Amino acid sequence: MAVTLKSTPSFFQLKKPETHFIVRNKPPIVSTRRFAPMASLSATRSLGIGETFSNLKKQGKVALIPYITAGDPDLSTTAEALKLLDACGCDIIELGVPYSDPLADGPVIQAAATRSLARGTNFEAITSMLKEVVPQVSCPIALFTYYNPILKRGIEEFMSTVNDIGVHALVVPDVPLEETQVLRKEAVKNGLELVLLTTPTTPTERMKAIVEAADGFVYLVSSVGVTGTRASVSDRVQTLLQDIKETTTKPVAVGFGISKPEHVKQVAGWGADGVIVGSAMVKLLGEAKSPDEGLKELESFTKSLKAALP
Ligand SMILES: O=P(O)(O)OC[C@@H](O)[C@@H](O)c1c[nH]c2ccccc12
Repeated sequence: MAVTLKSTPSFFQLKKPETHFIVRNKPPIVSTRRFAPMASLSATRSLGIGETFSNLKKQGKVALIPYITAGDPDLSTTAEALKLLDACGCDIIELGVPYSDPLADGPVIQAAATRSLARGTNFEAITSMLKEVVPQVSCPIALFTYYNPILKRGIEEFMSTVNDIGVHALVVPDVPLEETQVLRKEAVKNGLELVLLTTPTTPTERMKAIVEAADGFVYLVSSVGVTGTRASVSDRVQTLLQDIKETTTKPVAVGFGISKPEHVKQVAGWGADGVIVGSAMVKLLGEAKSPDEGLKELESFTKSLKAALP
Protein backbone atom coordinates (compact mmCIF):
# COMPACT_ATOMS: atom_id res chain seq x y z
CA MET A 1 0.00 0.00 0.00
CA ALA A 2 1.67 3.22 -1.11
CA VAL A 3 1.88 5.76 1.67
CA THR A 4 2.13 9.40 0.57
CA LEU A 5 5.15 11.07 2.08
CA LYS A 6 3.85 13.99 4.10
CA SER A 7 6.40 16.36 5.47
CA THR A 8 6.67 15.06 9.01
CA PRO A 9 6.57 17.93 11.49
CA SER A 10 9.82 18.22 13.39
CA PHE A 11 9.89 16.80 16.89
CA PHE A 12 9.61 20.24 18.47
CA GLN A 13 6.70 21.30 16.26
CA LEU A 14 4.64 18.31 17.39
CA LYS A 15 2.22 19.49 20.04
CA LYS A 16 2.32 16.21 21.84
CA PRO A 17 5.27 14.17 20.64
CA GLU A 18 4.99 10.62 21.78
CA THR A 19 7.32 7.72 21.25
CA HIS A 20 5.73 4.52 20.18
CA PHE A 21 6.98 1.12 21.09
CA ILE A 22 5.38 -1.41 18.84
CA VAL A 23 5.87 -4.79 20.46
CA ARG A 24 5.17 -8.40 19.70
CA ASN A 25 3.20 -9.86 22.56
CA LYS A 26 3.10 -13.39 21.22
CA PRO A 27 5.46 -15.52 19.13
CA PRO A 28 4.70 -14.72 15.45
CA ILE A 29 3.01 -17.29 13.21
CA VAL A 30 5.85 -19.37 11.75
CA SER A 31 4.72 -18.76 8.14
CA THR A 32 5.50 -15.05 8.39
CA ARG A 33 9.09 -15.70 9.49
CA ARG A 34 11.73 -16.36 6.87
CA PHE A 35 14.98 -16.47 8.77
CA ALA A 36 15.12 -19.65 10.83
CA PRO A 37 13.42 -23.06 10.88
CA MET A 38 10.92 -23.53 13.73
CA ALA A 39 13.25 -25.79 15.73
CA SER A 40 16.10 -23.28 15.99
CA LEU A 41 13.55 -20.47 16.16
CA SER A 42 11.90 -21.90 19.27
CA ALA A 43 15.36 -22.61 20.71
CA THR A 44 16.53 -19.03 20.22
CA ARG A 45 13.27 -17.09 20.29
CA SER A 46 13.44 -14.70 23.23
CA LEU A 47 10.32 -13.73 25.14
CA GLY A 48 8.32 -10.72 23.97
CA ILE A 49 8.33 -7.41 25.80
CA GLY A 50 5.07 -7.99 27.67
CA GLU A 51 6.11 -11.48 28.85
CA THR A 52 9.49 -10.11 29.93
CA PHE A 53 7.83 -7.54 32.16
CA SER A 54 5.39 -10.03 33.67
CA ASN A 55 8.21 -12.46 34.49
CA LEU A 56 10.23 -9.66 36.11
CA LYS A 57 7.22 -8.56 38.12
CA LYS A 58 6.74 -12.10 39.46
CA GLN A 59 10.37 -11.98 40.65
CA GLY A 60 9.98 -8.46 42.09
CA LYS A 61 12.57 -7.18 39.60
CA VAL A 62 12.82 -3.97 37.54
CA ALA A 63 13.82 -4.05 33.84
CA LEU A 64 17.12 -2.49 32.79
CA ILE A 65 16.68 -1.14 29.22
CA PRO A 66 19.80 0.29 27.50
CA TYR A 67 19.73 2.24 24.24
CA ILE A 68 22.67 2.21 21.78
CA THR A 69 23.03 3.59 18.25
CA ALA A 70 23.58 0.94 15.54
CA GLY A 71 26.88 1.35 13.69
CA ASP A 72 28.57 3.54 16.30
CA PRO A 73 31.51 3.10 16.32
CA ASP A 74 30.81 0.29 13.79
CA LEU A 75 28.31 -2.52 13.24
CA SER A 76 30.54 -5.33 14.46
CA THR A 77 31.01 -3.46 17.74
CA THR A 78 27.21 -3.00 17.86
CA ALA A 79 26.83 -6.77 17.50
CA GLU A 80 29.29 -7.33 20.35
CA ALA A 81 27.58 -4.67 22.45
CA LEU A 82 24.16 -6.32 22.04
CA LYS A 83 25.55 -9.65 23.25
CA LEU A 84 27.45 -7.96 26.07
CA LEU A 85 24.40 -6.01 27.29
CA ASP A 86 22.38 -9.23 27.22
CA ALA A 87 25.10 -11.06 29.15
CA CYS A 88 25.20 -8.25 31.74
CA GLY A 89 21.53 -8.96 32.47
CA CYS A 90 19.78 -6.22 30.49
CA ASP A 91 16.13 -7.16 30.07
CA ILE A 92 15.23 -5.31 26.85
CA ILE A 93 17.67 -3.54 24.46
CA GLU A 94 16.68 -0.45 22.46
CA LEU A 95 18.75 -0.23 19.20
CA GLY A 96 18.74 3.10 17.34
CA VAL A 97 18.71 3.29 13.53
CA PRO A 98 20.90 6.36 12.80
CA TYR A 99 19.00 9.22 11.13
CA SER A 100 20.17 12.54 9.67
CA ASP A 101 17.58 14.64 11.50
CA PRO A 102 17.23 13.16 15.03
CA LEU A 103 15.25 16.06 16.51
CA ALA A 104 14.29 14.23 19.69
CA ASP A 105 17.91 13.55 20.52
CA GLY A 106 20.47 15.57 22.42
CA PRO A 107 24.09 16.14 21.34
CA VAL A 108 25.45 12.72 22.40
CA ILE A 109 23.01 10.63 20.38
CA GLN A 110 23.01 13.15 17.50
CA ALA A 111 26.81 12.80 17.30
CA ALA A 112 26.53 9.00 17.39
CA ALA A 113 24.07 9.07 14.48
CA THR A 114 26.39 11.36 12.50
CA ARG A 115 29.40 9.08 13.10
CA SER A 116 27.41 5.99 12.16
CA LEU A 117 26.00 7.52 8.97
CA ALA A 118 29.48 8.78 8.01
CA ARG A 119 30.62 5.14 8.13
CA GLY A 120 27.86 4.23 5.69
CA THR A 121 25.51 2.47 8.13
CA ASN A 122 22.12 1.82 6.53
CA PHE A 123 18.96 -0.17 7.28
CA GLU A 124 20.01 -3.16 5.16
CA ALA A 125 23.35 -3.49 6.97
CA ILE A 126 21.63 -3.22 10.34
CA THR A 127 19.03 -5.86 9.50
CA SER A 128 21.64 -8.31 8.23
CA MET A 129 23.68 -7.81 11.41
CA LEU A 130 20.53 -8.40 13.49
CA LYS A 131 19.67 -11.57 11.56
CA GLU A 132 22.96 -12.97 12.88
CA VAL A 133 22.81 -11.54 16.38
CA VAL A 134 19.15 -11.82 17.44
CA PRO A 135 19.32 -15.64 17.78
CA GLN A 136 22.35 -15.22 20.08
CA VAL A 137 20.64 -12.73 22.39
CA SER A 138 18.20 -13.89 25.05
CA CYS A 139 16.46 -10.56 25.72
CA PRO A 140 14.03 -8.82 23.32
CA ILE A 141 15.33 -6.01 21.07
CA ALA A 142 13.46 -2.76 20.39
CA LEU A 143 14.39 -1.07 17.09
CA PHE A 144 14.40 2.75 17.33
CA THR A 145 13.71 4.79 14.17
CA TYR A 146 12.23 8.11 13.14
CA TYR A 147 9.04 8.12 11.06
CA ASN A 148 10.55 9.19 7.73
CA PRO A 149 12.71 6.08 7.19
CA ILE A 150 9.57 3.95 7.72
CA LEU A 151 7.56 5.97 5.19
CA LYS A 152 10.43 5.87 2.70
CA ARG A 153 10.58 2.08 2.84
CA GLY A 154 6.81 1.64 3.01
CA ILE A 155 5.09 0.73 6.26
CA GLU A 156 4.13 -2.82 5.20
CA GLU A 157 7.63 -3.63 3.99
CA PHE A 158 9.21 -2.07 7.08
CA MET A 159 6.96 -4.00 9.46
CA SER A 160 7.49 -7.35 7.81
CA THR A 161 11.27 -6.79 7.78
CA VAL A 162 11.16 -5.95 11.50
CA ASN A 163 9.13 -9.10 12.07
CA ASP A 164 11.41 -11.28 9.94
CA ILE A 165 14.62 -10.35 11.76
CA GLY A 166 13.04 -11.29 15.08
CA VAL A 167 13.04 -7.77 16.53
CA HIS A 168 10.35 -7.39 19.16
CA ALA A 169 9.64 -3.67 19.35
CA LEU A 170 9.72 -0.47 17.33
CA VAL A 171 10.29 3.05 18.72
CA VAL A 172 9.04 5.96 16.57
CA PRO A 173 9.45 9.23 18.52
CA ASP A 174 8.02 11.69 15.97
CA VAL A 175 4.65 10.09 15.19
CA PRO A 176 1.75 11.66 17.12
CA LEU A 177 -0.92 9.36 18.51
CA GLU A 178 -3.40 10.42 15.80
CA GLU A 179 -1.17 9.14 13.02
CA THR A 180 -0.38 5.68 14.36
CA GLN A 181 -3.44 3.93 12.89
CA VAL A 182 -1.64 2.64 9.81
CA LEU A 183 1.39 1.58 11.88
CA ARG A 184 -0.91 -0.23 14.30
CA LYS A 185 -2.70 -2.07 11.44
CA GLU A 186 0.57 -3.37 10.01
CA ALA A 187 1.87 -4.10 13.50
CA VAL A 188 -1.09 -6.35 14.31
CA LYS A 189 -0.68 -8.10 10.95
CA ASN A 190 2.89 -8.94 12.00
CA GLY A 191 1.92 -10.13 15.47
CA LEU A 192 3.09 -6.88 17.07
CA GLU A 193 1.29 -4.59 19.52
CA LEU A 194 1.61 -0.85 20.13
CA VAL A 195 3.07 0.54 23.39
CA LEU A 196 2.78 4.33 23.62
CA LEU A 197 4.85 7.04 25.28
CA THR A 198 3.65 9.75 27.61
CA THR A 199 5.56 12.88 28.64
CA PRO A 200 5.42 15.34 31.56
CA THR A 201 3.49 17.75 29.31
CA THR A 202 0.91 15.22 28.09
CA PRO A 203 -2.52 16.37 29.39
CA THR A 204 -4.18 13.89 31.76
CA GLU A 205 -6.99 12.90 29.38
CA ARG A 206 -4.49 12.28 26.59
CA MET A 207 -2.23 10.33 28.96
CA LYS A 208 -5.21 8.14 29.83
CA ALA A 209 -5.95 7.57 26.13
CA ILE A 210 -2.31 6.67 25.55
CA VAL A 211 -2.22 4.28 28.50
CA GLU A 212 -5.52 2.72 27.44
CA ALA A 213 -4.25 2.13 23.91
CA ALA A 214 -0.84 0.87 25.03
CA ASP A 215 -0.06 -2.86 25.10
CA GLY A 216 3.07 -4.35 26.69
CA PHE A 217 4.10 -1.29 28.71
CA VAL A 218 3.93 2.48 28.88
CA TYR A 219 7.09 4.60 28.18
CA LEU A 220 7.19 7.55 30.59
CA VAL A 221 9.57 10.37 29.57
CA SER A 222 11.09 11.79 32.76
CA SER A 223 11.62 15.36 31.60
CA VAL A 224 10.78 17.81 28.84
CA GLY A 225 13.30 18.42 26.06
CA VAL A 226 15.57 15.98 24.30
CA THR A 227 17.54 12.91 25.36
CA GLY A 228 20.73 13.45 27.35
CA THR A 229 22.15 12.73 30.79
CA ARG A 230 20.88 14.91 33.64
CA ALA A 231 22.54 15.52 37.02
CA SER A 232 19.39 14.25 38.69
CA VAL A 233 16.03 12.76 37.82
CA SER A 234 13.16 15.12 38.53
CA ASP A 235 11.12 13.91 41.48
CA ARG A 236 8.10 14.90 39.42
CA VAL A 237 8.56 11.42 37.94
CA GLN A 238 7.25 9.94 41.18
CA THR A 239 3.93 11.79 40.77
CA LEU A 240 3.76 11.05 37.07
CA LEU A 241 4.28 7.34 37.82
CA GLN A 242 1.54 7.41 40.45
CA ASP A 243 -0.85 9.16 38.06
CA ILE A 244 -0.26 6.52 35.40
CA LYS A 245 -0.44 3.62 37.85
CA GLU A 246 -3.78 4.90 39.10
CA THR A 247 -5.18 4.39 35.61
CA THR A 248 -3.58 1.06 34.69
CA THR A 249 -1.87 -2.11 35.91
CA LYS A 250 0.32 -2.10 32.78
CA PRO A 251 4.09 -1.86 33.41
CA VAL A 252 5.70 1.59 33.07
CA ALA A 253 9.36 2.17 32.04
CA VAL A 254 11.03 5.56 32.60
CA GLY A 255 13.59 7.16 30.24
CA PHE A 256 15.49 10.45 29.62
CA GLY A 257 18.40 11.62 31.71
CA ILE A 258 18.95 8.44 33.72
CA SER A 259 22.71 7.89 33.85
CA LYS A 260 23.87 6.79 37.32
CA PRO A 261 23.23 3.86 39.67
CA GLU A 262 21.59 6.26 42.13
CA HIS A 263 19.20 7.45 39.39
CA VAL A 264 18.26 3.88 38.59
CA LYS A 265 17.73 3.03 42.25
CA GLN A 266 15.62 6.15 42.78
CA VAL A 267 13.36 5.55 39.77
CA ALA A 268 12.93 1.89 40.69
CA GLY A 269 12.09 2.99 44.24
CA TRP A 270 9.36 5.24 42.87
CA GLY A 271 7.68 2.16 41.42
CA ALA A 272 8.93 2.09 37.81
CA ASP A 273 8.81 -1.35 36.19
CA GLY A 274 11.75 -0.48 33.93
CA VAL A 275 14.51 2.12 33.53
CA ILE A 276 15.83 3.22 30.14
CA VAL A 277 19.42 4.48 29.78
CA GLY A 278 20.65 5.80 26.44
CA SER A 279 23.04 8.74 26.18
CA ALA A 280 25.31 7.52 28.97
CA MET A 281 25.71 4.17 27.18
CA VAL A 282 26.12 5.76 23.74
CA LYS A 283 28.85 8.09 25.02
CA LEU A 284 30.90 5.24 26.50
CA LEU A 285 30.64 3.14 23.37
CA GLY A 286 31.00 5.80 20.69
CA GLU A 287 33.53 8.15 22.25
CA ALA A 288 36.03 5.59 23.58
CA LYS A 289 39.68 5.41 22.45
CA SER A 290 38.96 2.10 20.71
CA PRO A 291 35.97 -0.22 20.18
CA ASP A 292 37.38 -2.70 22.72
CA GLU A 293 37.86 0.09 25.24
CA GLY A 294 34.28 1.17 24.65
CA LEU A 295 32.95 -2.35 25.16
CA LYS A 296 34.92 -2.69 28.40
CA GLU A 297 33.56 0.61 29.74
CA LEU A 298 30.05 -0.31 28.63
CA GLU A 299 30.30 -3.59 30.51
CA SER A 300 31.40 -2.10 33.84
CA PHE A 301 28.86 0.74 33.58
CA THR A 302 26.02 -1.65 32.79
CA LYS A 303 26.97 -3.92 35.69
CA SER A 304 26.95 -0.93 38.04
CA LEU A 305 23.41 -0.05 36.95
CA LYS A 306 22.24 -3.66 37.16
CA ALA A 307 23.62 -3.94 40.69
CA ALA A 308 21.55 -0.91 41.71
CA LEU A 309 18.29 -2.53 40.59
CA PRO A 310 16.13 -4.91 42.60
O1 LIG B 1 19.48 9.29 26.27
P1 LIG B 1 18.66 9.25 27.54
O2 LIG B 1 18.54 10.65 28.17
O3 LIG B 1 19.17 8.20 28.52
O4 LIG B 1 17.16 8.87 27.13
C1 LIG B 1 16.76 7.50 26.71
C2 LIG B 1 16.88 7.40 25.30
O5 LIG B 1 18.21 7.55 24.88
C3 LIG B 1 16.16 6.43 24.36
O6 LIG B 1 14.99 5.90 24.89
C4 LIG B 1 15.95 7.27 23.13
C5 LIG B 1 16.96 7.57 22.22
N1 LIG B 1 16.50 8.50 21.34
C6 LIG B 1 15.21 8.86 21.68
C7 LIG B 1 14.33 9.79 21.14
C8 LIG B 1 13.05 9.95 21.70
C9 LIG B 1 12.66 9.15 22.80
C10 LIG B 1 13.55 8.18 23.38
C11 LIG B 1 14.83 8.09 22.82
